[in-house]
Amino acid sequence: MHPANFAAQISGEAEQEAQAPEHLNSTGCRIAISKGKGRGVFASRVIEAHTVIEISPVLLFSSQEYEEHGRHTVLDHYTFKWRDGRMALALGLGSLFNHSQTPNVSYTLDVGTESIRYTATRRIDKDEELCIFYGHNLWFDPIDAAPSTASEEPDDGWGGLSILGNETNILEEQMRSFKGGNPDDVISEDDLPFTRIRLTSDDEEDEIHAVRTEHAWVVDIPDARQTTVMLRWLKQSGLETPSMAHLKRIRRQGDKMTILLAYTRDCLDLPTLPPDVDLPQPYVIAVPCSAALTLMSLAHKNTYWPTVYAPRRKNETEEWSRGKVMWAYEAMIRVMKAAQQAQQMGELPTATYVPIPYDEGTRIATQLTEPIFAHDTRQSQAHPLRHAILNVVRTIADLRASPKNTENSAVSATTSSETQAVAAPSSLPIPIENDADANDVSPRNGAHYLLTSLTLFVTHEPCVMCSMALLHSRVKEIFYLVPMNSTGGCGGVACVPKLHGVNHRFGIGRWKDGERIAREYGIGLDSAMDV
Ligand SMILES: C[S@@+](CC[C@H](N)C(=O)[O-])C[C@H]1O[C@@H](n2cnc3c(N)ncnc32)[C@H](O)[C@@H]1O
Repeated sequence: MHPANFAAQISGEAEQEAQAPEHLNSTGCRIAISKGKGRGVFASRVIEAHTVIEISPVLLFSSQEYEEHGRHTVLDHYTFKWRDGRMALALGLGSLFNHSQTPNVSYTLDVGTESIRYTATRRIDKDEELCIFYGHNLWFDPIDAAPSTASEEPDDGWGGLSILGNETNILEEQMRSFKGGNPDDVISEDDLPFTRIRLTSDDEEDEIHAVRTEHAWVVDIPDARQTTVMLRWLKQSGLETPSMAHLKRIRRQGDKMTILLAYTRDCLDLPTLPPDVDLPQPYVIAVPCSAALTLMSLAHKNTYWPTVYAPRRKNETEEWSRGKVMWAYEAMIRVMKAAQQAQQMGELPTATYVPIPYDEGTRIATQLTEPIFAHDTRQSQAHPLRHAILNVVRTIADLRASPKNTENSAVSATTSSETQAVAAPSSLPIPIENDADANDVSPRNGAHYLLTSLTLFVTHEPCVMCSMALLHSRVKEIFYLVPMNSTGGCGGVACVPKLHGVNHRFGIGRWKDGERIAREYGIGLDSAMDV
């Protein structure tokens, strides 16, 4: 039968009115006619993102059987290559999912149980059609086709539902479902691929003892006319960092004006002031670590230093755009591949990745122009502390504090072999340098050995030691795939950035369905010790 006639015939539009059969599905799927495509699978109620909606057993045919018989029958529209080269036919609903360029269902092959598992990649409304992505080389004209790019695409090398047996995996499929829309669309919290671990409650903000502070250099300004000069100087001094954005620059107490210069962690020694302004010596005070969320907390925080008031609705968190979600998926895919490479090199398959920041402001502020990888090197370096996280923190510190970068006060896209050796731009994960070389990075500048404002992706939940290291590194946030219930320090046995009294908190996102995704890459829980 000519493929073009196929969908029309089964939809009954051409000759007769076909009826879709009932289906006793408890996950919210029903079979119905999809205009121009024949039968299809539809949502009989709202289906939440990441719901497993169907597990279809498959029938397997040898390639010879298929060549001689199956291929000449209607089965040709339903079969696809299994991983071992045989041809597979999905039973249950599996064969009835139609194709879409923007699918809302992803799927994975389970070779062990000879089945395919279908998962909703986003929230699906009642009566919406559930579609998967078949691949690039379709044997029919999809009715929802975007302008064709088939000629530019490499041949998938598969017949039928080509992509099923190919190198696709859950992460890539999920990422595909986010493609195509406006990158600035805000993605709802439910549809984000990760769950955020809540570190503070807003009520905590209202208690004076809960105000977290850290030390900063300030200087009194005897003459108010010096303020403008000082503010201008401060802007080009390199002392200001994005992590100070919640603090006002000037404090007025009666006639006395004081200006905020820098955190002591960013500027270890007494700051050097402009020579032409006559000022007393700077001194150190405690300032709040974050903006005030409530008026009560604003009053408390202002007793330390004038603080920005940034009220938010309870439980409100930073919004993520579609573009940023894609950025996170890419990072997660890269970190998984890095872990696989580590495994091939005989290391534990745990890896971390710090991408170039998504938003321009942070890119400019951090000047991180190359992504940084690291993997676990406990085996090759015979060292118990060479965890992937410690390695990446060290790599970034070495890179940022190297003489070349301190000249520019930040990481720059230098191509010197010396820097490339530690930066490992976009390539294989590189273990950290040995101690002797790593020590040779003077002059160091405290402002730039940190991971302030950076986001880190990691295959496994960091252990307690690494979580503490992350806290010291001042990283902005981390995302991990595999929870480590018995060793993890970011929600497993403990949640280090949640502890009372710590002077920095970093965000934590636990990837949804992370364990299953990691298993697909062969780097699940069983394969890792602690990260
Ligand atoms: C695996 S079957 C899907 C179920 C099929 N609609 C049925 O009624 O049995 C694949 C066939 O569905 C039709 N089909 C799937 N997605 C389509 C799309 N986006 N546009 C047009 N036809 C489609 C094509 O005829 C294709 O050969």
